[in-house]
Amino acid sequence: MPDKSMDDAMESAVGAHFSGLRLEALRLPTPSAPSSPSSSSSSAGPLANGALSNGAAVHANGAELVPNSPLRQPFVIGVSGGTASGKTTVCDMIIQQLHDHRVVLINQDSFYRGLTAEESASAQDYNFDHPDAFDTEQLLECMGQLKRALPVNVPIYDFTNHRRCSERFRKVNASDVIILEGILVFHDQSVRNLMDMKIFVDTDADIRLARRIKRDNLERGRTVSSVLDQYGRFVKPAFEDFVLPSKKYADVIIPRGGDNHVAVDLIVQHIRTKLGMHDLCKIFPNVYVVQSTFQIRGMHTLIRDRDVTTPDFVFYSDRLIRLIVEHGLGHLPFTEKQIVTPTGSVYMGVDFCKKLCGVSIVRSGESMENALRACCKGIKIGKILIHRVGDNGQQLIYHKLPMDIAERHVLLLDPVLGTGNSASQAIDLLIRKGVPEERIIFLNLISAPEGIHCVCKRFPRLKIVTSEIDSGLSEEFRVIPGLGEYGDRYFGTDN
Ligand SMILES: Nc1ncnc2c1ncn2[C@@H]1O[C@H](COP(=O)(O)OP(=O)(O)O)[C@@H](O)[C@H]1O
Ligand SMILES: Nc1ccn([C@@H]2O[C@H](COP(=O)(O)O)[C@@H](O)[C@H]2O)c(=O)n1
Ligand SMILES: [Mg+2]
Repeated sequence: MPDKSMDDAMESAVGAHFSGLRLEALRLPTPSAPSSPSSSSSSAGPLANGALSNGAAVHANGAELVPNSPLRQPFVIGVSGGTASGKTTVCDMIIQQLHDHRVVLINQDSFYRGLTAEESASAQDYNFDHPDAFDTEQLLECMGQLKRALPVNVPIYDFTNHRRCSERFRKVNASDVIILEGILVFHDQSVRNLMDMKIFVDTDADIRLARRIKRDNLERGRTVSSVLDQYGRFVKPAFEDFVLPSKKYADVIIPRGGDNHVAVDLIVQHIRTKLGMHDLCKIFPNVYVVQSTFQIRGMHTLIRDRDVTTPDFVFYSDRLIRLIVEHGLGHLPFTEKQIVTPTGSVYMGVDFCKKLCGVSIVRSGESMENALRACCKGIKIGKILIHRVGDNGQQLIYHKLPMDIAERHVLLLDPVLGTGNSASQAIDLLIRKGVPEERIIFLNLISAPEGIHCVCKRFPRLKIVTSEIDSGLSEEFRVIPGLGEYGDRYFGTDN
């Protein structure tokens, strides 16, 4: 192909963002799958759909943890322990620390059966610590609804008169995390089976009794003698018969309840990891999904919205891409560096990796260059254009890469990983140019599971950093839910 037509091909592909490359053409073998004319979000080579379902990991209790897909299931935590052990306190601490996620607390107490007038007359003889005191069927129904992402009306229980409020309910909406708390939440197997994680709050019995006397006196309208009487007749025996035997089901036991900040921090960390971990990350350990926060979801909501304006699309894309670039840079090696601060103190720090470059897959990958330049001053950025010729599946690859690319770590840029075909061809080229596979970090905003399978199977040592993994590809190889033609939307050429 003469130079002129190559120039034309590049020119028309990159539009206003053409940056004057010296071109070299490579003729590749015809790919086995059909290809589409534009970016990697819709290019050739679908995987068999079975690949995803074969590989998908399922949680121990059957619940799939797929935080970024519409099939997402909430993470359910059970918190049990004796009365006044600090269950509610520990739950409040967890909720406070998980502020980036929607968390709801369901109290088993809400499902106490209200006493009849007759039972109320001799409430002091009623055993509130026996499993039959709860309407477990109703609790299961309510949890089932929440797990199916449906809102529920939770009863409101009044400890002062042992009744449910007949006309009021607490409306609870679907959430990322559901915490189910109560003295007997580990007693019933069907309730246990709902849980992804079980925590037992283990507090000394004397401390619990002291707290209970104080609390029931102040908050539940009880006299000290009635609390002591109830404790000896019902609370203590039921603790030994039902609560303590259920401790064996716990995954985590927290001594000292809410005083144990280390345990609460570790639990919160674990929940965060589980929430941020797509099943594909368990299968392919080199796939990293940036920790999801409401800010990140908010930015995705904006750029995925078909009605967003181009300036907003560009603004929020740039913000998201910077986060991905920063995350990607975190995977580079560093050297230790000691400096002296203006206070004359020594600071033990690290020095950035200098042998680095970016490579964008033209044209949509060019939209990531600004964010990369903003994070890495003066970084060299190469380009790869994969160009389809005619309808017979033949492709040409043009590239302009730094001369010493084989000695550099490469941040490969393409905002959407669709089928994985364009990405694979670009990675192939980099490897042929001498870049070791493990030195390539592929940065994208959205990945389709099919693309992850395709790239990770072929290049298991390469790293992928993305911000969301979508549901899959449509029959036309478009990422679903996706965000359409990224390059057109970013460069304002989508009319
Ligand atoms: N670490 C703690 N130190 C002092 N008081 C506590 C502590 N944890 C809980 N409490 C108090 O003890 C009482 C029972 O705690 P709570 O968290 O409601 O226990 P539970 O839900 O297990 O019955 C409450 O009045 C609470 O304020
Ligand atoms: N009407 C009621 C209902 C329950 N109790 C006691 O509450 C305890 C469970 O609540 P915690 O917050 O302490 O876990 C349980 O031990 C019941 O004895 C009650 O006194 N009156
Ligand atoms: Mg409580």
